[in-house]
Amino acid sequence: MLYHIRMDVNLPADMDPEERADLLARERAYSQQAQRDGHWPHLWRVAGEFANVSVVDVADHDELHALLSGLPLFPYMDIEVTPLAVHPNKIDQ
Ligand SMILES: O=C(O)C[C@H]1C=CC(=O)O1
Repeated sequence: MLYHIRMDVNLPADMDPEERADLLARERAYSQQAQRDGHWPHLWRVAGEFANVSVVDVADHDELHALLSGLPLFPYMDIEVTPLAVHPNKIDQ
């Protein structure tokens, strides 16, 4: 199943710089592994914002929740999920 996801990151301004760097490094490793595994086919930065729009490919809602809640930045993000269905007018399905 495909889901369109928007993630807005809200790190505290006063977060310890080492903690911030460690968090971002763990986030990078986690998301890159999910990309290698084929579960995160699109990851785009929203221009001018600490936010991304993504398409993830997982079996079901439970796997989606596991993927998202495992993100090291999960406690610091607002996440909006839109389930995607096939558009009937798309020519290359
Ligand atoms: O930087 C972000 O948008 C947050 C996060 C989501 C995936 C990733 O690698 O980082």
